[in-house]
Amino acid sequence: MTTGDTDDAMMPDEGCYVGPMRIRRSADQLAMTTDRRLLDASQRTSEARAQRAQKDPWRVLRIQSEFVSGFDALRDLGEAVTVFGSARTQRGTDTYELGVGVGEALGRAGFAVMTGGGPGAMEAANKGAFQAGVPSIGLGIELPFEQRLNEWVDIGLNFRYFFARKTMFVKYAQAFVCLPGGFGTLDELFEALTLVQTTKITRFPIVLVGSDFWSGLMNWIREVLVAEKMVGAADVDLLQLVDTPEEVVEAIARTRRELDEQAPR
Ligand SMILES: CC(C)=CCNc1ncnc2c1ncn2[C@@H]1O[C@H](COP(=O)(O)O)[C@@H](O)[C@H]1O
Repeated sequence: MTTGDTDDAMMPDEGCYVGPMRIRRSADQLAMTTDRRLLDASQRTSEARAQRAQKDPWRVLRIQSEFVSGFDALRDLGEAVTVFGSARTQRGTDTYELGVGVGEALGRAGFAVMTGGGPGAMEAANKGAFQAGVPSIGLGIELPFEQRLNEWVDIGLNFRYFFARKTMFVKYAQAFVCLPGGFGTLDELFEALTLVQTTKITRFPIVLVGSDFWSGLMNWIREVLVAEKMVGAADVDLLQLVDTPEEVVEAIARTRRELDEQAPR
């Protein structure tokens, strides 16, 4: 986005994606994402209600097309692991290097690596996958500020709708790994947990990396959620807490062995 003075106006600007389209130098476009148009429409005036009634049904076609292009792009992907984590993790930090190590270890174990395609921990995991020579996938999302797929993504898809993108993370992965992160990472983590808890997905290890970061949450789950009977004691075992890239791979292998043993013959 430009600041409007002459020099800046002459400079190329990264802009943002609106679905597959790249928009540069247009502040109005940047302020409104497609997701927001769908979810945040005002119902207050009759005019707004009429507009919504007219436009929402047609949005379905666009939503449908996102599923079609996602399924099409990822259909031949082999075994893959989705790695979530903060968009704000800085390069050169221990957490960033941990993310690179996780991507690389997963790659060496034969998994493609799928992330949100953004900066920070997502970039780190994509870099590790790239270094291991396995497919490094980034599923980007249209956001109201500058963003682009990180440079370590080999196969990139950009989504308008969060929910279509989330389906791809689950459908094409055999496990979830969470590096330290904020609301976005927690949302993705708890969505995966809910899907496993409700048996919408069955064979699915979920691994948290970094005990310093995650143990507070684990304690709260045990001391509050289990104690108050909001979740069962066994639900806590859906999560595995580890500290190193090697342990991530071991945790995934262990869960898969256990699930194989439990599977009906
Ligand atoms: C500089 C900046 C904030 C860029 C944001 N650019 C992003 N690009 C792609 N996915 C994202 C982005 N921000 C959040 N996410 C999604 O939310 C998670 C991270 O959110 P958070 O930083 O933990 O809460 C990621 O796993 C990703 O799937």
